[in-house]
Amino acid sequence: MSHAIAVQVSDVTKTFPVKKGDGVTALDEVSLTVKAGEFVSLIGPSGCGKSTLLRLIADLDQPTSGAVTVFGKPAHQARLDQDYGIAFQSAGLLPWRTVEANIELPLQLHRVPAATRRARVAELMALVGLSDFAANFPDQLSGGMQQRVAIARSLAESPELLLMDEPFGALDEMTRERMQTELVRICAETGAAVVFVTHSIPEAVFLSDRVVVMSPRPGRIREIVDVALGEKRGETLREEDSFFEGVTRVREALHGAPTETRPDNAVRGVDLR
Ligand SMILES: Nc1ncnc2c1ncn2[C@@H]1O[C@H](COP(=O)(O)OP(=O)(O)OP(=O)(O)O)[C@@H](O)[C@H]1O
Repeated sequence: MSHAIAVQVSDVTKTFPVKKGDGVTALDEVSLTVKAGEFVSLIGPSGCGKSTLLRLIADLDQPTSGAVTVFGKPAHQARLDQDYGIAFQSAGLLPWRTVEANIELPLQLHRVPAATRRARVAELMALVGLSDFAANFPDQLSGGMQQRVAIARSLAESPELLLMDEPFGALDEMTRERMQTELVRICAETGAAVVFVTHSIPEAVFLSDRVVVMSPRPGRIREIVDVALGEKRGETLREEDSFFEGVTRVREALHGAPTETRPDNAVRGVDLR
């Protein structure tokens, strides 16, 4: 499955019917290409179509017009072939299964032999730093740990694509930053492409190669900001000038106009959420 393009969204329009009128245009002729191994975030005000776009890529809903392909296949086929892992905001773990058994679930469903399963689950628990919690149940874990279980589960079948809708939205700021750093590490290790929905500018800048800035009514791509802080992504990146420059560029793209000239370090005063 070594296709150079992970996701291709071509001229996609999505309208939802409403009782009166022409319907809501959640997405209006949106086109986007995500390369294999690339980290792309979707950001924009509420209602601009971020989740709709992600759901169309995951084949959880279908475009009104236009096409979505995943690794060169129609989205529907990619879903049948389980070509990607999904992690959405609420961790979605099964409360009656242990950490280990939750991570193991997709492998069980696909009848992976028990020995292979055990080895893979051990590897995944180490990857997300939960080896000591294998036998715990989700309600015995913190929110951040539950989120890590969900991420481990989404990685179980080594997908070359991860679709994530605000996976860290419910976490406190410290846990969130730690999870971001871990996700960067996991992506570097697995080479997975990611499409990541977020409301947080710094989160998008920290994680992404490119940040897709969307605008609502109708949902469109306003601008794509190349961030590509690449190798620098690590604990100290959040204190570096290149990070603040990225934050400023995404803010300007979101607000549609350049912010007024100000001393270089004044940008540190931006709302970092
Ligand atoms: N199933 C649906 N039926 C009707 N309208 C919908 C449906 N899903 C989404 N919409 C509408 O489509 C538009 C885009 O919604 P979407 O959830 O994709 O936005 P979003 O950018 O993810 O928003 P948020 O940041 O608030 O999560 C909104 O106007 C929303 O009301």
